[in-house]
Formats: sequence, structure tokens, C-alpha cells
Amino acid sequence: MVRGRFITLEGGEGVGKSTQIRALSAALTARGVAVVATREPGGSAGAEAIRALLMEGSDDRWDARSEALLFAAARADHVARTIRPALERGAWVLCDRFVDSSRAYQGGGGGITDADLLALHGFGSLGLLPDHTFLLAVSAREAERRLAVRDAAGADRMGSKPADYQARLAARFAEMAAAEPERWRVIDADAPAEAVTAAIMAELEAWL
Ligand SMILES: Nc1ncnc2c1ncn2[C@@H]1O[C@H](COP(=O)(O)OP(=O)(O)OP(=O)(O)O)[C@@H](O)[C@H]1O
Ligand SMILES: Cc1cn([C@H]2C[C@H](O)[C@@H](COP(=O)(O)O)O2)c(=O)[nH]c1=O
Repeated sequence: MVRGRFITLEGGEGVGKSTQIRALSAALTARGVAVVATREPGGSAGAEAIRALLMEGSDDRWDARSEALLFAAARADHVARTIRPALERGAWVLCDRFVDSSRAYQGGGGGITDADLLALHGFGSLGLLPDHTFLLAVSAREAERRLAVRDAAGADRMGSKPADYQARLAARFAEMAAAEPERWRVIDADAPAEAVTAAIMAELEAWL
């Protein structure tokens, strides 16, 4: 079976993932690569409907277990309807967040065990993992500056989690990147957007 590449961008709030997905899509398309750019939660009709349930309403709308199940259900639909078909066509899938966001947010932030989250992922998405994951790391000061711009009109449900939740999830991202260095690359995302794109493209060069 011909298989494309599955690349994910991860990190905390407002670290520049969507900016990079757009720039990388353009750079890879210019190199003749068939690209599917997508995001989580979302990326298929069913998953976008679940996204609205997750992103709207008050912080206590879902408890940690219900929230983990909803993210896993959205991911199962996204994988089955968008990601696997694209990979089977030989496309490169660039995804803004994937299962590692559940491991950081619902795990590190929300206290669900990694084993439970991976079991949900094994059932829902048959355990699909990215070939390569880029962690966009920003300093606390830069994160604060970017979030002030993003949330000037108010944060969504996930973006309004308390500071200790944000600190736990950042620590969990760093832990996962250190534990699986063959899949993860940590990118200095305090740098200007063009420099971040160049750093990621340099890592992807080997596959082009
Ligand atoms: N390298 C960069 N340097 C300075 N500002 C940046 C950089 N990358 C993105 N930004 C700005 O930071 C803000 C957040 O960027 P973006 O929406 O790409 O982040 P994100 O990680 O996708 O956010 P979210 O968590 O909301 O999905 C935007 O205002 C964007 O223009
Ligand atoms: C996939 C996934 C996402 N989240 C959180 C992370 C963000 O707060 C939102 C998504 O918003 P974005 O602006 O599109 O990045 O959802 C999560 O908690 N768990 C997940 O699995």
C-alpha cells in the first residue's frame, strides 16, 4: 500500500500551529507534494460537530472522562474519514493537534492516565500515530503576549482552563517529546514565523 506522511504540530495555546500549518502547506505544495491540512478537534463533518460541544459552554460542562471520550470520538471519525483515506492516496497529512494533545490536556491537565487515553485511541482510531511530531515551544512571556491578542474578545471553553492546568499540560508535552525523540522535534517557536517554518522544513527535507 502506498502511504503518505502523517505530520502533527503540537503545543499549548496560541503557539503558532495554524500559522505554521498554512506556511508548511504552501511550501510543500510548491515542492509538488499533495498536502491535506487538517485540525483537531475537527477535520471531518462529525468531528466538527463534536468540536462545537467541546469548545462552547462553561469549563464544567464536561467532566474529565466525558471530555476525553468526546475528543477520542471526534478523532475516530477524523481518522476514518479524512486522515487514513488521505494517507492511502499518498498525500502528506499536516494536522494541527492529534492524540498527543489528549495526552497533554486530558492527561497532564485533566488527570486521566496515559494508559486510559492510549486505550481509547487504540479502540477509536486503531492506534494510528504520526510519523513526525513538532512541538512548538514558546516562552511564558511570548505565550502571554500572543494569547492577549487571540483572546482579546474572550477565550473559548478549552482556552479558559486555569493557569495550573496550562502549566501541567506544558510539562506533559515536554515529557512526551523527551520520551520519544525519534518521533518528536522541539522547535523554538519564539522565533519569527518564517524562521519556524524554515526549521520545520529542514527536518522534513529528508523525505522530499
Ligand atoms: N512565530 C510567531 N511570531 C509572532 N507571532 C506569531 C508567530 N506565530 C503565530 N503568531 C501569532 O500568534 C497568534 C496565534 O497564532 P496561531 O493562531 O497560529 O496559533 P495556534 O497555535 O494555532 O493557536 P490556537 O491554540 O488558538 O489553535 C496569532 O496572532 C499569530 O499571528
Ligand atoms: C485535539 C485536542 C485539543 N484539545 C484542546 C486544545 C485547545 O485548547 C482546543 C483546540 O483549540 P485550537 O484553537 O483549535 O487549538 O482543544 C484538547 O484538550 N484535547 C485534544 O485532544
